[in-house]
Amino acid sequence: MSASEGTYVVGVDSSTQSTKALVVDVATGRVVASGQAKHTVTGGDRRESDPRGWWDALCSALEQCGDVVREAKAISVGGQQHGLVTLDAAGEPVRPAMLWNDVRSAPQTRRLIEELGGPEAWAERTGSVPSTSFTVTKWAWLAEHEPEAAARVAAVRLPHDYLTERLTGEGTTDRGDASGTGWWASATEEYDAKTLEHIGLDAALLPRVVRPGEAAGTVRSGLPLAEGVLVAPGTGDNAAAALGLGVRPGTPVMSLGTSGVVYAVTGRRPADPTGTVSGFAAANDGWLPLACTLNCTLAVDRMAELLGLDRQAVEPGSGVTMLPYLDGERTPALPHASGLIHGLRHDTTPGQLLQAAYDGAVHSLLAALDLVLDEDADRSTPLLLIGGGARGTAWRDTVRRLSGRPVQIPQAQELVALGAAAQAAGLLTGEDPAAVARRWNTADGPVLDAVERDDAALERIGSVLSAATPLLEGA
Ligand SMILES: Nc1ncnc2c1ncn2[C@@H]1O[C@H](COP(=O)(O)OP(=O)(O)O)[C@@H](O)[C@H]1O
Ligand SMILES: O=C(CO)[C@@H](O)[C@H](O)COP(=O)(O)O
Repeated sequence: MSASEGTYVVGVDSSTQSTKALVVDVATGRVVASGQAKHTVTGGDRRESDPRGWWDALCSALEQCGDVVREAKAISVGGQQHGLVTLDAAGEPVRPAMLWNDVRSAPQTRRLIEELGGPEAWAERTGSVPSTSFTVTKWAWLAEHEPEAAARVAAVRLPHDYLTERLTGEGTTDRGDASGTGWWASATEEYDAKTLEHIGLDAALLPRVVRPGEAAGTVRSGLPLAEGVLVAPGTGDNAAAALGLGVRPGTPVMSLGTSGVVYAVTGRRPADPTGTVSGFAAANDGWLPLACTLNCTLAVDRMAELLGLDRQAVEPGSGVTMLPYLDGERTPALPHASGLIHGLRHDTTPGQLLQAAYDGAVHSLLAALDLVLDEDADRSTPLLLIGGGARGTAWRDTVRRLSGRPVQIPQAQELVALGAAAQAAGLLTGEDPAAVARRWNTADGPVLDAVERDDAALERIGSVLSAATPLLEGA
């Protein structure tokens, strides 16, 4: 069923730092209105946000879109993955949500991997070996450290689930985001009863998993959208971006945001026992093998601030190495790590130090790039570079120099929100959302030619990481 121009949908990206909302024309993919509102994330030894702040940011972003938002016929929400949202019987948050980049559950992570069969069993059951990002480890932390709060929990949601439920009044999720919990078995596509029993979480507290192509519900009255508007299942932000790019198997994607991410889509269910690649489900069908780092744009921006430099003021050509693990690190799995500099000399310049921060952040991602691609993937296919960092020349040049691959920069921005919009459009037209995105030509953009890969820098960074790992494990 096609849609005439002037039929609109809303796509939302509720990510770590902010909410972005787009009003998109179903027929053409043209963004006719947009809005953005920042989130508050706690600092120090924790990374938490109040889910009600996400809702307020969503309402603000929708209001910024103007009256056209009330003409929308469907909406979908993409959200930061993994966050533990705990609601009481009245639907109010019991406590702030523990986010994907909160590493306090490191002890629970190690314990759960050991107690439930080891890395191989976890990878075969869920597609992933859990890291501190996974919701299952956060629930275990809550049960151990805040049992009174855990006892008050009447519903457990992911960030995108919480916002979708505020729209519809129903507790739903999707396979894509569910696959990042650690209690959804990708082998059976069901919640895993043994895991839930082991962590003391009643399956009744979990949302219904809505199948791709189905509606999660309709918009309730009294909201910034018209009552009765269709609400799509939504999904995690990376699965939404994959929809937004209409990416096909064999095309690697690197996202440079609060998290650094590399992924591809495949028809083969991933199960990496090393834990480097998380075997997530795609939001339509198939799978989304993905590697994620905790230290990406925020870490590099912090180094630029410390050095008193603009984020683009890099100078190449030095032997200094930086592992910018300011938040601990997930890939490689060093949750207690901190930042490390090696090879600093009198003649090292601030610009060279800043370039070293970019190199260290990109090195972690490129180490996983080949692992997320099928073995028969064409290694000359341009790497799609997205996220806020993709707007920066220093990021673009660093990715080209350390990957040795051509890099394509989609002109479309906010691909998570575009992917959510494509999912909403698919509810109206019956199309696969990835096909909608391809019809919108969302991946179109300039291709930056490959340059000779800087193998010397890659080897230097790898050597420093190997030598420093014992130090970083206990840092
Ligand atoms: N022009 C730019 N050059 C380099 N980095 C940028 C630019 N614009 C935004 N960024 C980076 O993008 C980040 C936000 O990216 P985004 O993908 O929106 O984050 P998230 O989705 O994780 O909230 C900021 O932390 C900032 O460092
Ligand atoms: O944890 C992951 C993926 O496993 C992160 O990608 C989060 O989903 C946060 O995303 P951004 O806020 O960086 O977009």
